[in-house]
Amino acid sequence: MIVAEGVQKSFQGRTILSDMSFGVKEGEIVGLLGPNGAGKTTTVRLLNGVIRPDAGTIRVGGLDPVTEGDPVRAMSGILTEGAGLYHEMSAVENLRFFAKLYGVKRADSRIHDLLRQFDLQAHRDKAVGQFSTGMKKRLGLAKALLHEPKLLFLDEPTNGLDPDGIREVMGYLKELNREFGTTILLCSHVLHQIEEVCTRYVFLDGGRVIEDGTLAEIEAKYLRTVTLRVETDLIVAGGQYAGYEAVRQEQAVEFALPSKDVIPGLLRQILQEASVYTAEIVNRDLETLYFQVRREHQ
Ligand SMILES: Nc1ncnc2c1ncn2[C@@H]1O[C@H](COP(=O)(O)OP(=O)(O)OP(=O)(O)O)[C@@H](O)[C@H]1O
Repeated sequence: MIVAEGVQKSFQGRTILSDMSFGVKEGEIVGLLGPNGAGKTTTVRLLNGVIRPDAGTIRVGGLDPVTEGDPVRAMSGILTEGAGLYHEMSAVENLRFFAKLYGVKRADSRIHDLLRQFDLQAHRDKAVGQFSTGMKKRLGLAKALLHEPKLLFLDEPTNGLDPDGIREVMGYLKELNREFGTTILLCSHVLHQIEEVCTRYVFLDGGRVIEDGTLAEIEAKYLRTVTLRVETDLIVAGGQYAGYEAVRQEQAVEFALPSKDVIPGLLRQILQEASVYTAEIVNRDLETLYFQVRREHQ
């Protein structure tokens, strides 16, 4: 669905992307990650044909966004930080306006369905300027989905949302992907939120992609020491147990292990002398791995 190869982009002589390559297959939900200024938004704008690359190749659905921008935008929906809504217009007026612009067929029933889906029916006639951040985000998503795009570009889709709003939006994205196979490219800083929805990650730093893979692939490559947190009444003396570093923390003991393979043996040994209530690897979440990847590519 997306192919970017050797993409370069500079603004006023400043190189933002020096050699960016990555791909997204149909039906994937890919998280595009990177620090502030890494070029995530720039990448989305390049893929959407809003700006053109200085060098390299980009294909979206087999099309070149530079020369075939209109068909690319017709097959893709985009949610940017500001959502691009008209604040003096009501929710329904905004959707009608964009439906006309996108040439949406049976627009009234589509708008009705989207307002219901995003729980905005009661606010349909209210000016968007009076909307809360969450409502604007939901309306922005409804706008992006008006023409039933096969591909969605989402720039910080959960920014400014409360926990309920985040859960709702994430749940909706998963559902959209499951039901219609919508491909999603999602930029975010809030890594624990996107871990629930993304099938793969692309790490952008220093103008290029420094890593690319599923969480399991990244874990296999970067998780050197496994931190296992065991809720147990085991007595630990001298910071060691069974030859591993072991630190007691209130109700749990944290073990530093060379690999996952030693966990069953360790737990069997603990169970011979104490109770075990829970055991969990605590350092293989996306955020921990993200910092590890960046450290190793500095
Ligand atoms: N039109 C432009 N003209 C000049 N500089 C620009 C333009 N667009 C982006 N930049 C610069 O390019 C760099 C990358 O910006 P971009 O918004 O793509 O980063 P980002 O990874 O999305 O960052 P953030 O996480 O802060 O949203 C920034 O330094 C930004 O100031």
